[in-house]
Amino acid sequence: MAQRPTVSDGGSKKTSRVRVAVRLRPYVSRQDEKGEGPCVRGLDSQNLEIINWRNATETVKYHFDVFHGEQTTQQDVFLSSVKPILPHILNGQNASVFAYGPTGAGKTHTMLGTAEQPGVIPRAVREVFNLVSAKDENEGWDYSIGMSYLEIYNEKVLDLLSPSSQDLPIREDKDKNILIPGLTHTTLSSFSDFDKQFVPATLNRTTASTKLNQRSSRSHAILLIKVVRTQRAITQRQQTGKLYLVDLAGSEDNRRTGNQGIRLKESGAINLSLFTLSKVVDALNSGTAVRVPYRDSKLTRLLQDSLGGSAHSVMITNIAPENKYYFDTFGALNFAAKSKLIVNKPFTRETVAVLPVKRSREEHEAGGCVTEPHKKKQKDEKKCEQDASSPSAHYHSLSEPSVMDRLIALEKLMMVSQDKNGQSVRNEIQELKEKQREFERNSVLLSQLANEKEGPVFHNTLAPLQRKQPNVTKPNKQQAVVQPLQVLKFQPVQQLAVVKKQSVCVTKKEKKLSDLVEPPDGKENAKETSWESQLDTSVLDGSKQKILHVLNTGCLKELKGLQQIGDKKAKLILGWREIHGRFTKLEDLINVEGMTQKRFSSFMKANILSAMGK
Ligand SMILES: Nc1ncnc2c1ncn2[C@@H]1O[C@H](COP(=O)(O)OP(=O)(O)OP(=O)(O)O)[C@@H](O)[C@H]1O
Repeated sequence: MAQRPTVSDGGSKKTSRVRVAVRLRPYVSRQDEKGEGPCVRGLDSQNLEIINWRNATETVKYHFDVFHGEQTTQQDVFLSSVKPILPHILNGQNASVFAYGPTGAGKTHTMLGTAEQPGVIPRAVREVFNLVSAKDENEGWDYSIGMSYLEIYNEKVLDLLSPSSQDLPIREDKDKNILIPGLTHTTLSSFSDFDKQFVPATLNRTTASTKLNQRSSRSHAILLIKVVRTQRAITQRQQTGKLYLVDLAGSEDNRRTGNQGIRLKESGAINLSLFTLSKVVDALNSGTAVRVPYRDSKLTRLLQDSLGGSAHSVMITNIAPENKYYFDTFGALNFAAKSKLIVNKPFTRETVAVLPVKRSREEHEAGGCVTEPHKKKQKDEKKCEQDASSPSAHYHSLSEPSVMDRLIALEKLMMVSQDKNGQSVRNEIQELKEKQREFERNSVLLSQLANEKEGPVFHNTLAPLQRKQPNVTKPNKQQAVVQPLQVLKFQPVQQLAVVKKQSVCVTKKEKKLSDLVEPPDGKENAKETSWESQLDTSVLDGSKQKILHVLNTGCLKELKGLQQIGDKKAKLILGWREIHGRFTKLEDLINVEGMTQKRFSSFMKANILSAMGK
């Protein structure tokens, strides 16, 4: 992708301490049987005290950024603890709000609330839409809002917007961004659009009844709201701000929850991830820890950015007044007290688009053809389909003279900057220019080949990858979107370079081309070069270019359209791309997890022959 990541205030030393609020819920069960009253009480808007278990005549006092007493409304919590951090995400910075505390203490009530008393999540999303609407058009930015929603259940990352999906991988790119390849990312047009998607997805969350809570969350739920703003200018600056809204599962004491069997297993996973969270906080506070154990649980890996990272973070610690919660409350308050010492370093995440990019990194992360900004959604979605079916169109756009102009403009812009990153920026631009020239050379070659009207050798094989013909077998829905390299009727290898197309689509159930051309004795390597040598070199090169193009720009669906690339492999390719950038050559594919030399050869053969079959 021809984008140059920049950090606009990368040199800034600005820090932001994790803000900690404590919310005490009212009694929901009968007052303690022994009439003991609450074990904890507020002193003022920042201070509270809890009975000292070592000496019941004493109390232990705590000071926090905010204390919300039993009478606090949902609106109060939102206004004082959450609303102030939201404007940051419109400026390309990250923010996170997470609810922590014992089971039954009110985390879900705080984050989700009810229809009558909506919690932080609906209020925050509505506010994000309000902030975007309030932006002045003349500032020259287009805004796009999108969402992803997942839960971590028994150490598995599950997509709540696509409940049938399996455990998703967590990756980190070279800029330390945490990514989840394959996670659904949906563009939102309004708050009611959000509501329509969020409410049913929330019902997918794993909950169950325990002795302490009728409807206890058995997973950590993480809602991600992403705001992308793109400048309407020749060098399009793009800033991406992410808001994480997290409802953690409650810490549990299984002697009191009465958990057994599956509940006990869930509880083990919940407590383990919360224990790791506590270790992370300890390591951050110690200042001397060699390693912060983010990787020890999926939860901490995902929250890495919010604790000791680059987000503006707010932790709402929920506690309960009942005596039976005493030790849970005590533990939660100690955790909250140490969390408030954590310091983050928020910065703006910005990229400068120097080419007419069709799909951003975020869309790849989402694994779909999501487009931004949302105002252009439909148009761009169509474009996404066209891209897949028409690689030559892609090359054409890359070879527009304006692309080089943009590069030069960007270069000039950067030359002005005298910061210490100046040299690396210039190097990067140089690299982009070289890539651009390479694309242009390919473009010329491809358009020459495509224009060869009389050339029986090239005419059919280099036609843009197309949708099915009206008279062929109807492919399933997914095939209709996935254009590249679907198997067509097998042509004998020796004829491929000289025979005019007589393609007929086959369904996925039919044998793949690779199966048909596999040598029966299995000695693939021996025959490897022989099939290639029977093809015209230019045709072969053209096909390889197409495959490389799909590998570098294809979204999840498009990658799965390649021969021998299933869901898992496609995600691994997306993950690899997020971390390493482009595949400079096809052989780089061997570096993707699970891809051996043999598999690579077989992949190449299947895809080249398949493309030619078209
Ligand atoms: N501030 C509040 N005002 C009124 N009711 C509340 C409040 N906080 C929590 N509750 C009620 O207390 C009960 C438990 O709350 P909730 O389910 O939010 O706890 P939780 O911390 O999310 O628990 P778990 O970790 O088990 O999911 C619910 O019936 C909820 O409606």
